[in-house]
Amino acid sequence: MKREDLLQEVAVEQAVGLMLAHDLTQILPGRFKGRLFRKGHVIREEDIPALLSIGKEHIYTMRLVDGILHEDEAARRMAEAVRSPQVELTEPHEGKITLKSAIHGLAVIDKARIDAMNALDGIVMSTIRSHTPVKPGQPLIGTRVVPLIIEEERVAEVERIAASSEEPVLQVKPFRPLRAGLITTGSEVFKGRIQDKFGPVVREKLEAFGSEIIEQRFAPDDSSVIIREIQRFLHEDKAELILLTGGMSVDPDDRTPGAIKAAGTDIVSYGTPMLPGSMLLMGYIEGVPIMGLPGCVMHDPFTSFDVLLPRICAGEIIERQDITELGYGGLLGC
Ligand SMILES: Nc1nc2c(c(=O)[nH]1)N[C@H]1C(S)=C(S)[C@@H](COP(=O)(O)OP(=O)(O)OC[C@H]3O[C@@H](n4cnc5c(N)ncnc54)[C@H](O)[C@@H]3O)O[C@H]1N2
Ligand code: MOO
Repeated sequence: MKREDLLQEVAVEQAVGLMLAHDLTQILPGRFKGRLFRKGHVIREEDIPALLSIGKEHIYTMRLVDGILHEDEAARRMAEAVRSPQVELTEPHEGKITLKSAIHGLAVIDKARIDAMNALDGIVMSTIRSHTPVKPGQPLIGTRVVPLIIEEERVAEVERIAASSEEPVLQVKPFRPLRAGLITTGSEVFKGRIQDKFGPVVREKLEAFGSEIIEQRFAPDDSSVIIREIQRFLHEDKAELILLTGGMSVDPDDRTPGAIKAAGTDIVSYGTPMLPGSMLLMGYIEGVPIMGLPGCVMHDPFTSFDVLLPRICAGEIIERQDITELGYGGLLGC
């Protein structure tokens, strides 16, 4: 069935009493961009000047047949195909449906399946980046088809791609409240030569995801003290996340990475290919995530810590591959 058979072009002056086949958009630069007429609107005599003013001398009326979908229906099926329970759908608007988060959490989107969908002609599946922290109401995906009507088979292919794995294409993982122990190393802080500036920054970053610092303890640049404090947080306080600050680079007094390793940590990576945040250490000790935070976390607003922390709070296990992938696009400053 050809497009011309399904869509009938009618001059607006002859269209009174006929139904619009799609939303009609008006753009007044700097003032308005939006829907002037809704799909399904029955044209009235008084609409004709408005239609002409947005450049519409003809409109489409439509006859739908089996095997062909209107853009609104196509968008609805595509949105349903990728959604999960933590996601809300808007109504179609100019043929587009937006999927929004229903919760505060981490948006996780399967790039491989999104790429496969967008490789199909006429399919638009536009997403935010995976592993972004999101708030309720925040848009995650906008979807539509490019033509006004489309073969149902194309949309069915999107549905098949979505169903090719059990994991949803789009999910929002809620943040779990973690009880974190913070060990601030550095003899200059321990001995009171300077005031600690790390604690408040780390505390604020954790609280943004609903977690808390149960206690901040101070240690000099002495491995045995640092190891002892790690063990105390692990076994006495049952901390669910252990963070260490300072002493992460190359000076002889930088004892933190060695102490984290000697405490029995399985190191995922010492170093991340991201700037700032290149000297960060990620590991697990008896299954508890443990991180060494370099000095830049104290003063740079966005480092590798800000990428990894929300993932940990959302319950993800960080693997070597996750660290490797931080390099491409990871030069943010420094
Ligand atoms: N030759 C190299 N130099 C540096 C490298 C490197 O690879 N080779 N890496 C750089 C990067 S990246 C970072 S980040 C920094 C800092 O690393 P550290 O984690 O070892 O930081 P520190 O040496 O312990 O301290 C740096 C600076 O910050 C002050 N500080 C530390 N903790 C606190 C605190 N709790 N409150 C206030 N101020 C604090 C400390 O006194 C120092 O002045 O290394 C680069 N250099
Ligand atoms: O670790 Mo530094 O942490 O890249 O500025």
